[in-house]
Parts: sequence; C-alpha cells; structure tokens
Amino acid sequence: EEQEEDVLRELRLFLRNVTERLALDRRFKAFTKPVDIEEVPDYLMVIRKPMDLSTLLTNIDQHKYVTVREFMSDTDLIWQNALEYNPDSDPMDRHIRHRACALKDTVRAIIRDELDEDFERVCEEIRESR
Ligand SMILES: CC(=O)c1csc(NC(=O)C2C[NH2+]C2)n1
Repeated sequence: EEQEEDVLRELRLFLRNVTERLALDRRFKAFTKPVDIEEVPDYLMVIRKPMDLSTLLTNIDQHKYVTVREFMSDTDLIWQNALEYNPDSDPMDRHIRHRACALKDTVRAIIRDELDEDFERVCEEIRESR
C-alpha cells in the first residue's frame, strides 16, 4: 500500500546517495562503468555476472532492489569480480585488488554507520510479503 511505496522510495534515495558517493571516489574509477569488452576481450569469459556502479544506479531506478541486502549482493559482485579477474602478483593486479578491497570495506562501513536496522527490517517484511 502507500506506506510501503513511501518506504521503498526512501530506500531508493538512500541507495542512490551511497552509489553516487562511491562513484565520486577516485579510488573506484575502474568500477564506475561496465568493463569495455573491446579493451578487455576475455573479460566475459572469466566473469559471468559483470557489475559496476552505473548499472547499480540503473537497477535502483528500475526498482530492482526492495532491501539493502539485495543491493549489497550486487555491490559485492563488483569487488568479487575484480579479485577474480586480477589474481596475479603483477603490480596492476595488486593495485586493482587493493581498490576492490577498499570498495568492499567502504560499502560495509557506510551501511553499518548509516542504515537503521529497523528500516531494513521493514524492507525485508515488504519483500517477504510480495
Ligand atoms: C574492473 C576490473 O576488474 C578490471 C578492469 S581492467 C582489469 N585488469 C586489467 O586490465 C589487467 C591487469 N591484469 C589484467 N580489471
């Protein structure tokens, strides 16, 4: 009902704010857009579920996320994919893995500091009722 739509609207505002702050952080530049398959032709052979910050914003606007948990599954894909695609000891791989770990820690810190547990519980109730 209307109150549920108010909750989901507030969820989308929170998720857009988090995503835009991540996209402004220069450390996460490599994660802002889908990997360019012309530049990295083998990427889709290694990574089955690509994800990036611009796609998160599109998903939010398409009402894909009803809970923060669902949003975090997709933010986890971003750094997990980077760790998987860049496993080697060469400096470039190490550099992007460091940024992937920074993305993981930054998302978790924001959620811990800024998400009210009771708000997420209401979102989970809405998801289970649908
Ligand atoms: C987004 C992402 O994880 C990404 C984009 S390019 C890249 N890795 C490289 O270009 C090479 C360094 N060793 C492979 N990783």
